[in-house]
Amino acid sequence: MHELLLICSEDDVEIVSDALMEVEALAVSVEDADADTDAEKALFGEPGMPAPKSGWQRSVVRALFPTEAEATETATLILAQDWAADVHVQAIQAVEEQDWVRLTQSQFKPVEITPEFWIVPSWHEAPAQAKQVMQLDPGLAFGTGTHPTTRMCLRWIARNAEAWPRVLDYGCGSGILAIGAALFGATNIDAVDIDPAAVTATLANAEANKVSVHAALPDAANGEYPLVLANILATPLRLLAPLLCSHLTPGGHLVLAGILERQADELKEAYAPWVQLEVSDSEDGWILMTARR
Ligand SMILES: C[S@@+](CC[C@H](N)C(=O)[O-])C[C@H]1O[C@@H](n2cnc3c(N)ncnc32)[C@H](O)[C@@H]1O
Repeated sequence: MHELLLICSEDDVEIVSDALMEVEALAVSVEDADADTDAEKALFGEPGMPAPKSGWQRSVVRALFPTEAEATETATLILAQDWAADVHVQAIQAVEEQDWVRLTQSQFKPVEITPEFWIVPSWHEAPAQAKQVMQLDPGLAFGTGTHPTTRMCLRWIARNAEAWPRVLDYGCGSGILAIGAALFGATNIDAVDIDPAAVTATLANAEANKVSVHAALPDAANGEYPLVLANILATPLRLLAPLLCSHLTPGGHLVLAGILERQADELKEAYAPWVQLEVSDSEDGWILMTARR
C-alpha cells in the first residue's frame, strides 16, 4: 500500500477529498497540516455535532492506494485540475500492512439509493424496507454506492426503470450502474473501463447479483444505445463527448456524473454539438447532467 499526502487550503479540502474518492482511493482522511506547530489553530465544534468546517487553514489530505503507481497517477491527475492551483504534493510513501479487509468492512454499511432500493455489502443483512437490493462489496474498483455521483446515477436508473434493450456503462468501475440497470429490467448491457481490474470486478459483481453484463475494455462499446451512462470526472467527460454521443441512438438518453456544480457550463458547451445537457440532480456539490439526443 502507498499513501499520497496532499497539502491544500481550507477552501480546497472538500473538492480534493471528493476527487480522491472518485479516483478509487481506498481511504481518504484529513489532518491539520500545522498540528503541533506554533501555527496550529484548533477547530472546535459543539459536542456531538460535526466540526464547523471540513478542514483546517492548511490541511493534509491523506489518500491510500494499492500501488505506488496509482498514488503517483492520482497526484498527476489532481494537479492537472483547474481548481488545483494551491494543491501541493507533500509525499508519496509506503505504509505498513494492516488488516485492511476488516478496516474496510467496518467502513461500509448498506446505502440507501431510494427508500426501496439499497446497496448492501455481503456481510450485512438487507434493511427490512428494501424491495430491490444490489449486493456489492468494495473491491479494487470504484463504485460502492457511497459516493454522491454514483448514488445520483442509480437514482436516475431507479426513477427511469425501463426494460432498456441496450445500455452502455462507460467507466464502469465496480459495474454498479450496469448492474443497477439490469436489476431494473435492462438487457444487453455493455460495461467498459480502461482499468482491467474494473472489468474483472464488474464480471464478479454481476455474477453475485445473478445478472448478465458484458464487461470489457472500452473498444467493446459498439453501435448505438438508447441509454449511455458515464460517471467519470469532468475533464475526461469533455474529451469523451464525441465518442459518447456517437453511441447514442436518436432519442437516446445520456446520463453523466462526476461533475461539480461549477463545471456545468463547460460540460454543456462540450456536448452542445450533439445534445443539450441539463442539470437534473445534485448532491453535495456534485451534479447529474442528462440529455436526449
Ligand atoms: C468515478 S469511477 C465510476 C465507477 C462507477 N461507474 C460508478 O458510477 O460508481 C470512474 C471509472 O471510469 C474509469 N475511466 C476513467 N477514464 C476512462 C476512460 N477514458 N475510458 C473508460 N473508462 C475510464 C475509471 O477507471 C473508473 O473505474
